[in-house]
Amino acid sequence: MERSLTMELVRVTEGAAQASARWMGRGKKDEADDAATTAMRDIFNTVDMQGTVVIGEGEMDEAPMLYIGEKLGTGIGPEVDVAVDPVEGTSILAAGGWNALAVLAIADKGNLLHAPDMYMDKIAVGPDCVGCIDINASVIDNLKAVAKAKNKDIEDVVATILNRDRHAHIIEQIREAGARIKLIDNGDVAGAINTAFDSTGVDILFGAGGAPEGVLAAVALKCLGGELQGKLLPEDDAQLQRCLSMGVDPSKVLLMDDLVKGDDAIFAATGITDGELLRGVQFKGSYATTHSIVMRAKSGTVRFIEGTHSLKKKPNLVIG
Ligand SMILES: O=P(O)(O)OC[C@H]1O[C@](O)(COP(=O)(O)O)[C@@H](O)[C@@H]1O
Repeated sequence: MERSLTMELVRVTEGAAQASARWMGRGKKDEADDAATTAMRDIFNTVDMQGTVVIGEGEMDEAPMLYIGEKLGTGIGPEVDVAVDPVEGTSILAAGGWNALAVLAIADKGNLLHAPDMYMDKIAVGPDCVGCIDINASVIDNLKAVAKAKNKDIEDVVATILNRDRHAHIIEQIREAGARIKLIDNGDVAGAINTAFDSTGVDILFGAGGAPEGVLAAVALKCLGGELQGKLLPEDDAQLQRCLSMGVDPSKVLLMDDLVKGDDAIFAATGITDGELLRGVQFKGSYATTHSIVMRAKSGTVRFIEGTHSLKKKPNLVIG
């Protein structure tokens, strides 16, 4: 893939973020998601690539746009798998909370896991702790390993986890180990990415969230040199059959190369609402500001991009 694609892809997440940020705190998840999805798709279709959505808004009969299998791009350029989450954290955005993101990832065709819409158990860390975590090990052993890798006491380690009843036992074990916790209401893509940045104060992510979000986070961590391990968690026979038809044994630990093969992958995200890493969209009357991250696994380049967008010249914020 051409490196110039990275900048093109930031336009896509910037547009989705600006469109959906208008709905911040207005209690309307669907409207916010529609706005982001429409903008994302419109801008994607100006990018020179031959993309196929492998992680999107749903199957073709469930989603009018960005459905799995939809072709994206101008039809000229590299053949790529596309994973999108136009609003990662729809409830966050509807409530004006912390860490709603417009997110996408692309990789060479065939290289992204076509993760089914079910839960995935996850454990994620940044570059300092690569090779020391094990999703099959106990919570305390993983915390100890992170403490050792980061040369600090277990009491200094901060774990982040979605605040869900299904995680009560993990939360209990983290507390028993003496580590600190940052409970998040939603948004485990941001939670996973945050483990790779010291400034966020987060060392490790535990717990089950969406499998598609797991693949997006894995691409981000691949670019950042971090690690995510996942295990699909089918909840019924239909979901189990889905895993098997994809050739994934749910007891298998999905490692980085299972989630995203190779290193020709790009990840981009723009803050919709404020978060530890990215500021949200601000509207200033005649212009809007955006804050994005874009990274390329092949080169390991990580860019933070601040955008100022004229709302006079581009009132519909789409192309340009
Ligand atoms: O809310 P659940 O069912 O626990 O699912 C967790 C998943 O939902 C999210 O918190 C937000 O997802 P949405 O954007 O679909 O609302 C994800 O970050 C996470 O992976």
